[in-house]
Amino acid sequence: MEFTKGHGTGNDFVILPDPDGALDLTPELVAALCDRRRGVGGDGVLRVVRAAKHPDGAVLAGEAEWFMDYWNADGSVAEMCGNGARVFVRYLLATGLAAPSGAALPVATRAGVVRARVAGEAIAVEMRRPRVYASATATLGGLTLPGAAVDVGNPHLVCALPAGLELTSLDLTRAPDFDAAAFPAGVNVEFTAPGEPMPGTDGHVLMRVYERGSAETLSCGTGACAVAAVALRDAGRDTGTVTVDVPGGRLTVRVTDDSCWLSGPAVLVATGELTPSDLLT
Ligand SMILES: N[C@@H](CCC[C@H](N)C(=O)O)C(=O)O
Repeated sequence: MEFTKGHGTGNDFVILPDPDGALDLTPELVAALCDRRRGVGGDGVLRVVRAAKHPDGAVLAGEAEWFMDYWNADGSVAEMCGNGARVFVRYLLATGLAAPSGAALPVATRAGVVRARVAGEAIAVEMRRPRVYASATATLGGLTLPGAAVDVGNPHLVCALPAGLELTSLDLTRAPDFDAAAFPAGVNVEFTAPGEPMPGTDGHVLMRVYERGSAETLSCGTGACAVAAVALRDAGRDTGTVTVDVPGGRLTVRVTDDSCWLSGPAVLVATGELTPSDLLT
């Protein structure tokens, strides 16, 4: 099995080329691949498969040639991964599976088709506009925080820390608790604090995240979009640009009337071969 390792602001992925959908990818194999001691290591797996060759992508095959089959590190599948989509596009371009062009490159996902553009060193992906739709709480240790539920194609809960509490003081080695009735399929939880005002943007937010299916990660693209949407709402705005600093770097989110652009670095770091049975023994 060939693989490539890549990341976007430290949110890292094992990329598996499987154009014809021939791989027998199981939750066990995904978890073994993502194991940081016994496997390649990653927050998730991106299978690169022709949309027409994947049951979840076939309906979108008329709009996009490639389907991002995204799996979390624990072997669960998710609807969408913003950093994953940016790294996926970097891989398509680097391997010649897609040609660079002035036009946006469509990629099919379980949350619909997203469109990507190369922007200098960065890759920007256009996703659906985040929908801030309810209030909810998360509890971490003895701390219960009010937050906002946000749909970015996948579920998010954005909680601002009270003044005086540092993001670095949070213990994210354990999963936050949340109301399972509000999030029956689980939720990605973002914790935020205000950043220094930045000229040229409409907001600057610091964020840490505990991802559904992957524990704490250094970055979450859809999480950054959720955080940006809440920051804009709190500033009384519908649209705007927000800088989101995560432990792994910096993401820029531009929320428009009908979509959301996520931009930041997307890097491929290694390519290799492995034998799945070696990982599963
Ligand atoms: N890190 C991703 C989100 C990956 C999926 C998430 N863990 C979920 O289960 O919804 C991103 O960059 O958006």
